[in-house]
Amino acid sequence: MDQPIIRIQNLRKSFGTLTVIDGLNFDVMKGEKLALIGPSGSGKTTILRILMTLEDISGGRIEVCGEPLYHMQRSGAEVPADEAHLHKMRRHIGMVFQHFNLFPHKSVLQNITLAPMLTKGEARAVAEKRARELLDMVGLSDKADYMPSQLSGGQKQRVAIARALALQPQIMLFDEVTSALDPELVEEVLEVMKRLAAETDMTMLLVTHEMGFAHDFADRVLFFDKGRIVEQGPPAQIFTAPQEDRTKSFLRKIIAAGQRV
Ligand SMILES: Nc1ncnc2c1ncn2[C@@H]1O[C@H](COP(=O)(O)OP(=O)(O)OP(=O)(O)O)[C@@H](O)[C@H]1O
Repeated sequence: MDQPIIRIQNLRKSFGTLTVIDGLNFDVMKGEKLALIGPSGSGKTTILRILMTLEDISGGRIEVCGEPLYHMQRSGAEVPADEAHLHKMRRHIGMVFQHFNLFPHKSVLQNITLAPMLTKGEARAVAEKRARELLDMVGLSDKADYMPSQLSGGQKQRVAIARALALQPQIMLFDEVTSALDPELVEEVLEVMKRLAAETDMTMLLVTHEMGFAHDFADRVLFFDKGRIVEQGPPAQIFTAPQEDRTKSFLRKIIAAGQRV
């Protein structure tokens, strides 16, 4: 039987006295496309940041590709593993952020080749060949020599996607990748992601406030509230026949605000 590529068991995360994730359990299977939805502050971004090892955890266990992300201390507390282990584990995962975080003084091509050359010691010719293929995939093959400041927000975000893919991760995390974009630029980014979802067997986790996109993109939707999963299932079930009152009222508000679900 297939093993989960991500396994989250009894995960807890607090910031000081604020508990943000409270005993969370879920598995993600290889190739699965998962959408994490829920009210603001429910802990969705924190989960992605923990998987990316940008946040430590307060308790529980996470496995990525069959290995623990964190090592257990003798005291029983989970702590970040040593840098070498983290470095290895980070290679499994790529992340695209709300604010593109491109290097402003590097060209589009350099933005994409930098990490493979520096962290994997890839030869420039190899890194550039793949970067050009990825630019082609995101529809920006004519922008390789542009600087980020010469691009629109949608183009910047497509470069950010290409950059994350350049390290050939098994898992991609997308954190509200369209919420900083002008509305007319949203669609071009969503199109790239839909294509990626349809054409690759990469495992993808998406945090989004765009319910229509979550509907079209995901195999499974997790609805979060207060750091816990309230309800989960295929999009058709969550969006058209939710079972839990909290899911129903969340979706009612979204629809009242004029969104497609
Ligand atoms: N570094 C931090 N220090 C203190 N509190 C934090 C920190 N990061 C997140 N939080 C708090 O944790 C809670 C969950 O935040 P998170 O960003 O994960 O929620 P979210 O569901 O992604 O929300 P949104 O949909 O608005 O992005 C919020 O109350 C937030 O203020």
